[in-house]
Amino acid sequence: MTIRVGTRGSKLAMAQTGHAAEQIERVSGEAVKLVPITTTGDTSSAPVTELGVGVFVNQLRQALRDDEIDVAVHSFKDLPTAQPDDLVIPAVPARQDPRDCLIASEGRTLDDLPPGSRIGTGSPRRMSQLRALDRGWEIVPIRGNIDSRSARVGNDLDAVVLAAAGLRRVGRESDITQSIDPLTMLPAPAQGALALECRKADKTNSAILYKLNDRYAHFAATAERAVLARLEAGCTAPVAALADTSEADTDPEAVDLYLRALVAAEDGSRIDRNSVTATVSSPEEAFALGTRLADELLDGGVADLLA
Ligand SMILES: NCc1[nH]cc(CCC(=O)O)c1CC(=O)O
Repeated sequence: MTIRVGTRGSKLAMAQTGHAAEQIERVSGEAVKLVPITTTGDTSSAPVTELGVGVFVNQLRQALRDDEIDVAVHSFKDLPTAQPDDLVIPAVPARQDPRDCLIASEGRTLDDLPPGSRIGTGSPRRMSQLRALDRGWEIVPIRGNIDSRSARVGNDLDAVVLAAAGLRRVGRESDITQSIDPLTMLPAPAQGALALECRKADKTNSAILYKLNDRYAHFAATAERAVLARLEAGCTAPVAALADTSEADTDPEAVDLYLRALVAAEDGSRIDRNSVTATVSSPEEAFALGTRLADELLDGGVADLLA
């Protein structure tokens, strides 16, 4: 049996899928083959907010359904919150650094950037948190792959904000001039986590993938994405969530979660924040925690910000 692992053609996707494929090979003892799949998200240069939710995902999922591949490797933060009935995610492997980071010219950090600095990002979540700092920066909408974004630093931009995990996966970690504290910029739900997906009916590969599941990453990403699901917001919404995890001393199977979330006005004029802690022993409990936090945010009136 050869396990066919589908990947988008971008450098980031190839890098993270290659790494996941090695792990699948290790735990399964089977041969693994990478199958490149081109998605609309890769071939179009339109903003993600126009292309719509799930653009990077649908073609990979179709390839699973058409039996062209056995496993799809996704950046978990790019997945819509509704899981299709015919597909499962048996594994969320150990998470990379979930933080956003800055790549700035001359090694600068956010503190060093004067008013008028041009900072590039395509994410409404990042834009609104940058604007909320009220430092007089010009926030410039950008798209494209990691290399083309970071190449603009020192040219038409003073800095860009990107996910640390993506930079590390493509080997550009050394470009980072600041890992931004989540107090300053809270990351996207499930940022830095991968989701390994297969057909639900495929019990063999489900069992293989499950060996790569990391309980901490799984519970954290589940809680964070539950916030998004409850708010009925997509991956481009100005919603951020991050769960810190630690082993619970009561029960070796349980995980202590400290879950923070925020919803921002796109112009940065308002950010509603909330947090909650709990000990959870199952994905269902992690999901319930995220739902509860979202409900508290809704009680505080965040629906105005999501309209
Ligand atoms: N939206 C694109 C995307 N999807 C996943 C990552 C980075 C890797 C990750 O968060 O797992 C990125 C790039 C970025 O946000 O900088």
